[in-house]
Amino acid sequence: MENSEILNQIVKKEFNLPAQLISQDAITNAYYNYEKIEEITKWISERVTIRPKIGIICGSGLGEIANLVQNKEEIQYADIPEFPRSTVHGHKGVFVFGHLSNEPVVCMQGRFHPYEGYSTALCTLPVKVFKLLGVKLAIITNAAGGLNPNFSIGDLMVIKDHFSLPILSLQHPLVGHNDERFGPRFVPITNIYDKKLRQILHDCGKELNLDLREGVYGTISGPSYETVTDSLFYLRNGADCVGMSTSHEATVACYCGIKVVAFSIITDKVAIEYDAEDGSDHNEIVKIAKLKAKDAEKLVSNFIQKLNQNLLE
Ligand SMILES: O=P(O)(O)O[C@H]1O[C@H](CO)[C@@H](O)[C@H]1O
Ligand code: HPA
Repeated sequence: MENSEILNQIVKKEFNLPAQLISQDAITNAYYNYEKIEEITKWISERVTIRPKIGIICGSGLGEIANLVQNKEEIQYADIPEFPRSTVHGHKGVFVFGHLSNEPVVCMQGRFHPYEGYSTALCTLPVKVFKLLGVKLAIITNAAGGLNPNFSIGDLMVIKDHFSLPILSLQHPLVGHNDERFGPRFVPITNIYDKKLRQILHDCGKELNLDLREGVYGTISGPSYETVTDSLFYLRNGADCVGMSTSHEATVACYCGIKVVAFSIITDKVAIEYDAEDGSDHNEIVKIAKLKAKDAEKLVSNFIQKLNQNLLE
C-alpha cells in the first residue's frame, strides 16, 4: 500500500474525515501514535546497550557536548526507519548513547525545527522516544539571539520560562487526539523549567566561574530572523532572547512527565533599533556556539554530577 493511502486510512479511522481537513500536527500525532513510537524505540534499543535516564538536546553548534560521553554508542537518524533527518548546518543528526558523569545518557547531536518543513509534532518525536527509552530528565540547549540589552555575545542564559507565539497560535505539538499513556490532555506548564534544577545549574555556574544569566526564551518559527518590531514586541513582553526551537520540546517533555532544564548560548545581539545593521547570520551563530561549547560541556557534566539521584527516579 502507498504511504499516502496508509496515512489516509489512519486519519479516516481517527477522525472519520478526509486528511485535507485535519491539521498537520494532528495528522502527525495520529501517524506517530504510541505503537509506532514504541516500534521506533524498540529499533533503537536493540542497537544500544545503554538505558538512558537523561536526554540531552544539543543546539546549533553545540553537538560537542557529546564529546564527554564515555562508552559511546551512536545511531544516525538517517538509519532509523521513519525518523526525520537533520537538514541544518550545526546539527549532525546522530544519537550518542553512553555515560556522562557516570549517568546513562542519550545526546541528540541535532534537533528538528518547524522551519525545516516538519510539523511541530514531528519536531518533538524524539522527546516521546526519550519517554519510552525511560528518560527522566531532559537537558535542552540552544543558540539564541540576545534581546536583553545587558546580555553580551557568548553569555550563557538559564531558561526560566518561554514565550512562544507559534505555540500560542496553535503550532502546538500536542494538537490532535491525546494518548494518556504519554500524558494528559491538558498540561499544566507553569513550572515547565524546574526551579530546583535551575538552582543546581546556577550552583554549577558559580563553581565553574561561569557568569550565568537567567531569562525568558522567546520563540519564533523562522527561518527568517526577526524584524525590529518582532524583537521589540518580544522584549517588551518579557523575553530576554529569541530562537526557533526548545519551547515545543520542553512542552512535550513536561507533558510526558520528563523534568526539564534548559539553557541558551547568546550567539548574537538582536537588533532593537530601526536603523541597526542586520546582525544575524547562521554561520556566525554556529561559530560562536562552537567557541562556547567547552563551557556548555563543563556546565552539563558538572550539573549531572550534582544531581541528586532521586531526581532521576
Ligand atoms: O535553536 P537551535 O537549534 O540551537 O538553533 C538556532 O539557530 C538557528 C538560527 O541561526 C535556528 O535553528 C535557531 O533556533
Ligand atoms: O537572533 C536569532 N534569532 C532567532 N534565532 C536565533 N538563533 C540564534 N540566534 C538567533
